[in-house]
Amino acid sequence: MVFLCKKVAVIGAGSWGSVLANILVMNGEKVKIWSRRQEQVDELNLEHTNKAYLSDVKLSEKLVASNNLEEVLKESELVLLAVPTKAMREMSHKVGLLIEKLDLHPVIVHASKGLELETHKRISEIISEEISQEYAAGIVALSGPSHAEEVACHDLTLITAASSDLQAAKSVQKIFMNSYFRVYTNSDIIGVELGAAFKNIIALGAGALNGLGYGDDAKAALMTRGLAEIARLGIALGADPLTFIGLSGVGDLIVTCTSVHSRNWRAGNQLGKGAKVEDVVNNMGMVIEGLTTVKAAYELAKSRKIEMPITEAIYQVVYQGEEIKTAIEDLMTREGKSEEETF
Ligand SMILES: NC(=O)C1=CN([C@@H]2O[C@H](COP(=O)(O)OP(=O)(O)OC[C@H]3O[C@@H](n4cnc5c(N)ncnc54)[C@H](OP(=O)(O)O)[C@@H]3O)[C@@H](O)[C@H]2O)C=CC1
Ligand SMILES: O=C(CO)COP(=O)(O)O
Repeated sequence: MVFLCKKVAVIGAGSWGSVLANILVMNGEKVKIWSRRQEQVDELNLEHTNKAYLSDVKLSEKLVASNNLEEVLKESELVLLAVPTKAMREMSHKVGLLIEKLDLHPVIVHASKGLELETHKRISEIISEEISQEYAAGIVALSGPSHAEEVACHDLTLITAASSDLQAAKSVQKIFMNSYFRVYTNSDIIGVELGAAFKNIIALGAGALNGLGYGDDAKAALMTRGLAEIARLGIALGADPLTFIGLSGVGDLIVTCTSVHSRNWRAGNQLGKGAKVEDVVNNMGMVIEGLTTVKAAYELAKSRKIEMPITEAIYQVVYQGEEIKTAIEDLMTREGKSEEETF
């Protein structure tokens, strides 16, 4: 089946939602984007900018914004949810009611990276609970090493469209692909979503090491051992081990642990320099997913009896007020281990 999507609804006009919407407009689709703030809707429609999130970016004049969710969803054949994880359940619920009311049958895609704090659920699980079980198998997660700031400048980006429904994944691949944005498909949505969520935790640690003045050896060690524990928990939760050496595994881990665009890395960097968690959150003005996902991952690891020393250390710093230097010392002086036995 050839999927020709014409009308797309993008829910969430933060940095990622607006850049993904812009790609689709540039690829020739009709795209409406929902924002909850009228002043942002006016800015998007009249000035074609989104300065709060993307300071120097000019978006397409063909991108239409509205804060009327029904208006945005009307006749949509593809719905892309790009709100922070904490808003995903509420927005999915609203979208689900309107999909039913408008008798729509869109492909549902999300581009968010986290675990729900209270339930520890993945994004596609939240969406299928709130929209309809009918969609459970067909939800697509769009994920991989990609910063809105670079994609907006048409820097080269490779990403994954993951779904247990290969046709749905292929339709998303087709609609997003262009000369600077290359999309692979992947059937392991569990691994893709977990890799995306957990790398944010390790990026907090990478930023903190930088803030404290540590060098490249420390960064490489953190990323390598971080990947080992991400994979350990991910495999226990049903992921394919190979997914963690793919774009949404090691790929996203590399970019988030090394890029100054990463909000998680920048948050960690400020913590490493001595800032308080509340101040970092208040000053960022954008979502720092790792700060909540670290609690969900810590609790999941405890309940599954999976060893995740780095996640545990970052949890202690963020939620128990532990000094970062103490957390590092504890990690470094743990009992010696075999590398083969702890992959
Ligand atoms: N930025 C990036 O480069 C990438 C981001 N992602 C993921 O995409 C997701 C969205 O991130 P991103 O766009 O960067 O986030 P931003 O912080 O840039 O923007 C968040 C957006 O969500 C809206 N929002 C926040 N809370 C709510 C709520 N309760 N209800 C409805 N809308 C809400 C904000 O609206 P308002 O302005 O009114 O507060 C804003 O439009 C995250 O999970 C992130 O990890 C994935 C890949 C790349
Ligand atoms: O997921 C991302 C890059 O792939 C964005 O990371 P940050 O949320 O840390 O900016």
